[in-house]
Amino acid sequence: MKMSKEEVMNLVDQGLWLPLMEEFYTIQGEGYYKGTAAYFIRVGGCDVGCHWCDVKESWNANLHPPTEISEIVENAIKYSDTIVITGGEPLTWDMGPLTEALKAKGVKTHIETSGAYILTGTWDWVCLSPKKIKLPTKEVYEAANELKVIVYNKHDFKFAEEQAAKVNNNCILYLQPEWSKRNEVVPDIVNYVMKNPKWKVSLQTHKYLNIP
Ligand SMILES: C[S@@+](CC[C@H](N)C(=O)[O-])C[C@H]1O[C@@H](n2cnc3c(N)ncnc32)[C@H](O)[C@@H]1O
Ligand SMILES: Nc1nc2[nH]cc(C(=O)O)c2c(=O)[nH]1
Ligand code: SF4
Ligand SMILES: [Mg+2]
Repeated sequence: MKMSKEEVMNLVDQGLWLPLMEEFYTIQGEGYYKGTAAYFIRVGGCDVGCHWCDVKESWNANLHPPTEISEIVENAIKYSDTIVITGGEPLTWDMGPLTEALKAKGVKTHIETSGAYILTGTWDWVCLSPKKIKLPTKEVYEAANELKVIVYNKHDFKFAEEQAAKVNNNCILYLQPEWSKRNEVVPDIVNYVMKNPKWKVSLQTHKYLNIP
């Protein structure tokens, strides 16, 4: 029996179905788990609007088919015991049902988030990549395992310090070059990290490896 548009929208609102843009088994390219095999689930929908976003096709949730979470989970666990939920902005949606279903299967749940919305879901690892145009909520600063600030220009070092002051004490601090500006900003990041060794460098290593 085919569901009406309203019925599907209602299930998406509850996090029981999610707009699924793509999913792929790859190597985590960034941050603390870089180099580790993981299955990525890219959920559609984001209204943060970073001008340099490398997945703008994810923004419009209506372009990505609403998919039942049990289907997403059954497929994902075939590939890996580490599942990375990214987007788009995953916290656009209620991540509770998806992560509970993944945890019930005994796999690890990681999130890539701007933290711009209320934190939902059960997470083994939270990567917070804050954005000036829509700052993270308090709960995400407290839950973040790693802070990954994107450096597009020299002002971003000041933003990075402001964000580091807001995360919990155990949070690991990364500076990651914005991809199109990498040649300009990498020397500044290298100098900054040597002067301020509480920070580490994160690169988008999957782009160098030519993998998704
Ligand atoms: C596409 S976002 C999706 C998850 C979430 N919306 C967020 O921003 O964290 C995944 C990661 O890629 C980073 N990112 C996006 N575009 C980038 C770019 N052009 N250069 C470097 N990192 C980028 C984001 O900051 C985030 O850490
Ligand atoms: N290999 C790989 N690693 C990643 N780490 C974060 C990504 C993302 O887009 O969220 C990403 C991605 O798109 N590919
Ligand atoms: S928050 Fe993430 S998905 Fe949204 S525009 Fe920014 S980088 Fe792209
Ligand atoms: Mg990416």
